[in-house]
Amino acid sequence: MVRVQQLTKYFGSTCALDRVDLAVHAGEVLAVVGHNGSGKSTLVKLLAGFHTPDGGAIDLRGDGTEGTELRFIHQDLGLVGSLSTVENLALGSASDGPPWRRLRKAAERAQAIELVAQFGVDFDVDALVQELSPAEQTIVAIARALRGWDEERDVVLVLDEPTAALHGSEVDRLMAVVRRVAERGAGVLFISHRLDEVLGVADTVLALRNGGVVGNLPCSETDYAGLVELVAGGAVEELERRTAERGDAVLRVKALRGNAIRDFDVTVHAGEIVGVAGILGSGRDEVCGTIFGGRRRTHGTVRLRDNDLAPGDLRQSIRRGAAFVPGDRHQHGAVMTMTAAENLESVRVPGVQRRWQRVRKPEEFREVAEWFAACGVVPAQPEMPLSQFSGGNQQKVVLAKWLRTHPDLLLLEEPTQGVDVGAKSVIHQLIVQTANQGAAVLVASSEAKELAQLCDRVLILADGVVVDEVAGTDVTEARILHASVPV
Ligand SMILES: Nc1ncnc2c1ncn2[C@@H]1O[C@H](COP(=O)(O)OP(=O)(O)OP(=O)(O)O)[C@@H](O)[C@H]1O
Repeated sequence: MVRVQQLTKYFGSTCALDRVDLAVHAGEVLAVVGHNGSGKSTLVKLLAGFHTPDGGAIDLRGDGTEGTELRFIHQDLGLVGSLSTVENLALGSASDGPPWRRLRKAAERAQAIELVAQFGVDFDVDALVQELSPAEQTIVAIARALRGWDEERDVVLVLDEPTAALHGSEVDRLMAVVRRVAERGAGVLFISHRLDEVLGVADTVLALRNGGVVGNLPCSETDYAGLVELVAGGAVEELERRTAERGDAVLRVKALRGNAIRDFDVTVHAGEIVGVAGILGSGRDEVCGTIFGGRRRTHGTVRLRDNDLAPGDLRQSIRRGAAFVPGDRHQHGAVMTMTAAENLESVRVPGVQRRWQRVRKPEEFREVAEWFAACGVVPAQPEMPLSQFSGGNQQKVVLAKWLRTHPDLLLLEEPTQGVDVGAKSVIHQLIVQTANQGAAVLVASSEAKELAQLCDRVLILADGVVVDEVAGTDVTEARILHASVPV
């Protein structure tokens, strides 16, 4: 359906895509994997026509008479949260329906139910999209992308990391939808860093490294270790289970209440890493921001060592030794139009940065370069705008910004989102190192595997309260997943 030949793209002197060949066939799910900055998003943007290639060709003739249509689901799904599924699906096609408003509305509703039902899922099509789970939102986006598609037409669905923030059970649900789309005869090109999910859903895997193809093979001919090797260029070090001594209590949270949090208590000690798990809407994504002060706190106390943190006072939280990596780097984690170095230095580190500095001193350049190296940010160009880094590398800059403050309290939300398997292990090491140096770490993640690797104990949230806690040898992926999913 799609044949890409010798596709090449340069940004200045950076070769983002280097003579890439690939083909997507009807009924096939092709997964594209690769390290951060390997060229995956550039490939998608070339297919979408957002960038023009510097070489090579994209052939969309397919087998049909009209050629292949490409339909895209980007990471930002592009849905209107304040409208319902019916309204989102009807956007842009209003003129197709009957002329009378009421009849048209009924037709649109019936069409939405049919569109969603064909994916074997069932949810309220009248609910506002912002109230749906992320998996359901992604399904709405897929339904919209495939609107008007019949099996006569050649269609390839392109998904750029659709599962980045999904919990285990939601990933399974979405993967079933992706398979169903392929079974109905569409081609699917699917980008993901979650290698186990790639093996579960894809027929073929294409691996990129530094813009070039380093592997193109059926999934049946590889396994998890093989994919890690292709992405990271070697085996990835297992994180050693920590045996750090637990120190004094650093963070004491009592009766915390916020938007989705109804009642949350936690004490985190120096050297301890505590996880927060739960499905979406459980309050998992709000705990860290509410403690830090970036989210509304309506009740409760937060004490960091001997000081209270006032609600909403971010400067005070930072001054008293708290650091917060938010889940949404575009909105809250970074300023994309600033350079990577400016982002890194946007939280002042006493003794390293002067308050009103304009020109960096040589030692300050060195310090920035050291953090780039420690977190594996590529390209090593601190003066490049952050928007020009790949997603995973942007995430590393946001983490580095906070790690360099040597915080007493490190609050992390989805710390390794969009980060490749090799870099993830480096970041996990850095988090453990920060705890070993005496910080208290609270980490909220949708990935049970990540929590199992990092945490000494994990709190399970449901409906804004802690409903379970796993500790010691019980901190395993299976146990966390089991405890998180409501029965
Ligand atoms: N607009 C741009 N200007 C300059 N360089 C860019 C631009 N967009 C991408 N690049 C560079 O192209 C290379 C490939 O980036 P791309 O976003 O395609 O990587 P990726 O494989 O999608 O990475 P990730 O897994 O982190 O999302 C990177 O070195 C990146 O910095």
